[in-house]
Parts: sequence; C-alpha cells; structure tokens
Amino acid sequence: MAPTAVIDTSDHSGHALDHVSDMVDEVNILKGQAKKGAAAADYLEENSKFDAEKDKTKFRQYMDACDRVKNFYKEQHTKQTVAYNLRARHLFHSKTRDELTVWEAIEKLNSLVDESDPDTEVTQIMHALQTAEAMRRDGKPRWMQCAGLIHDLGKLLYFYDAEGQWDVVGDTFPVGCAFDEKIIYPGSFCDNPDVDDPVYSTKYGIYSQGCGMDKIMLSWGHDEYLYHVAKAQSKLPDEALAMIRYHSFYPWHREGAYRFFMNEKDHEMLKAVNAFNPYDLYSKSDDMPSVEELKPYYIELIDEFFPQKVIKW
Ligand SMILES: O[C@H]1[C@H](O)[C@@H](O)[C@H](O)[C@@H](O)[C@H]1O
Ligand SMILES: [Fe+2]
Ligand SMILES: [Fe+2]
Repeated sequence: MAPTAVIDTSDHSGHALDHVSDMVDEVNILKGQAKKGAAAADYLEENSKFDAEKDKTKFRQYMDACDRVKNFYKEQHTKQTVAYNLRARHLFHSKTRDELTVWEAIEKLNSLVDESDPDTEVTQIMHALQTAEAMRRDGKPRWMQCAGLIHDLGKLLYFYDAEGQWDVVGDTFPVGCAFDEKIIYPGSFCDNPDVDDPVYSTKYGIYSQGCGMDKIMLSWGHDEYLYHVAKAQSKLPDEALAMIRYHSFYPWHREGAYRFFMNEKDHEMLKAVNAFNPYDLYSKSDDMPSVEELKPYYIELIDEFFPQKVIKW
C-alpha cells in the first residue's frame, strides 16, 4: 500500500512553503519505495489471466507423445552420467565458443527444432517472443521479460560442444544421486551405468540433506549453460538466474521431488521458477508474434541487462 499523507499548503509564507515542498519530496520518495516494493513482489502473484485461460491438460502429455520424444528421453536418460557431466563442465569452462550479441544469438538459434518437446514445433525465436510477450501483457517486470526472452538461448550449445540434442534440451534432473520416479519416463534409466553405482544410486548420493540446490549437479544442457553465461555477463537479479537455471527441472518445481536438498534461499527461488513456468509452457499455443515489430522493444530490453552488448558464449 502506498503511504497517504494530508499536506496542508494553506500557509503561503515562504518558510512554510519550503517545509511543505520538503514534505512533498519525502512523501514522493516513500511512495516510490512502496511502489518499487510492490512491483518486486507483484511478479509472484498468480494474477495471470493468461495462465487461467489455458487448458492445461493439453500440455506435457508424455504418455501420448510421438516416438521422436520417447527416443530422445531414452538416449538422454542413458547418457547423462556423473562422468559425462564432469567432462561437459570442464569443457564449458575451458574456452569461449563464440562472441555474439544476444539478438544475434537468438537469430542463430532459430534453425534448431527441439526433439524433446511434445508441445510446440514453432521456431525458437517464436517461442522466445511468445514467452516474453505473455509476461509483458501481464505487466511482469522488465528483468522477468528479459529472462523470458532469453531462457532457452542456452540451446546454442547444440552448435558448439554438444554430442547431440540429449545434452542440450529436455527436462533436467540431478546426477550423482538416485533418479526419482517423478522424472518423465523413469523406467528409461535402466541402461545408465550410474544406476549400478553404490553411491550414485542412493537417495542423497554424493550430496547431503539441505546442502542447497546450488551444490547439485543438474543434467548438463541449455539451462545450466545459459545460467553460467548470464550470471557472469548480465545484470539480471538472482530470481531471473534461477528461472533460467531451473526452468526445465520439472521433477523439482512441478512434481515436488528432491525438495530435501533445498536450503532457505531455494524456497524463494522456487517461487520465482513457479512464477516463470506458465509463461514458458502455456504461451506455446499463442499466436505468432511479429519479429520485425517487436525487435526494437526487445533490443532495448536486452541492452538494459547486457550493457556490454557482445557476449562470450
Ligand atoms: O522439451 C522441453 C524443451 O526442451 C524446453 O526448452 C525445456 O525447458 C523443457 O523442460 C523441455 O521439456
Ligand atoms: Fe527450456
Ligand atoms: Fe522454453
């Protein structure tokens, strides 16, 4: 609530007026602060008319998905091991793959068609704009719109170090501890060598209860890659970074698995990820936005959070 104040300006003597203008300034500052605070919390409100309008039973129907999706997950669940994840992280930190502006990266990504996604076949630019535009229509803050626009840009990895799509797209899950039944197609881990490992196959594995999600090695892919790029090179707040890092971690944010690893901060971050999710998922049925019309708005938005413009990928 913005503070209210009754200011009596009836005394027109010079000194009193100074005093009045000081008070007005003070009230305006307070109002500004109240507004900022409200805006900051507002983004969490489940106010979204957008979300309410969607028929949620039409999304993420993996049992009815085509073979392309099922085969994708069989391969991913077999190959995402601790050993692979250590190698992928080492490779990531060992070099810069490319130097591009965020908009150039969006354009480069456009040729990728995500094999893991049962819900959309539109191009990546369309999905980026659909997500961001849905947030913008709902009055979400600019940092969140920016996160919406770029959240899948980590899929660029496909053009650099990836071994296929299995280490780029799809839902994520922790490696180094037991694979939870809440992961889609849980039966498809049977050929992953980590299921026979005496440590990796236990509930906590190489981690401990309450250690914090930051310590958990999530299957390598577009979320983790972009998180590191954005953390090092953007001015995005922690909430936006969490949206990027965990947006594909459905077993956690939607199904409630792995909650025993969370620390206090993770509870706040989970709220952010849950606020983000409907815009990512349910905007997939939206109309096609016009890239040319929207480009100027999003270029300005990108510049606000990536002021150095050219990004090391
Ligand atoms: O198929 C989709 C797609 O790859 C998304 O980008 C990812 O965030 C989702 O978690 C996944 O289910
Ligand atoms: Fe994604
Ligand atoms: Fe997405």
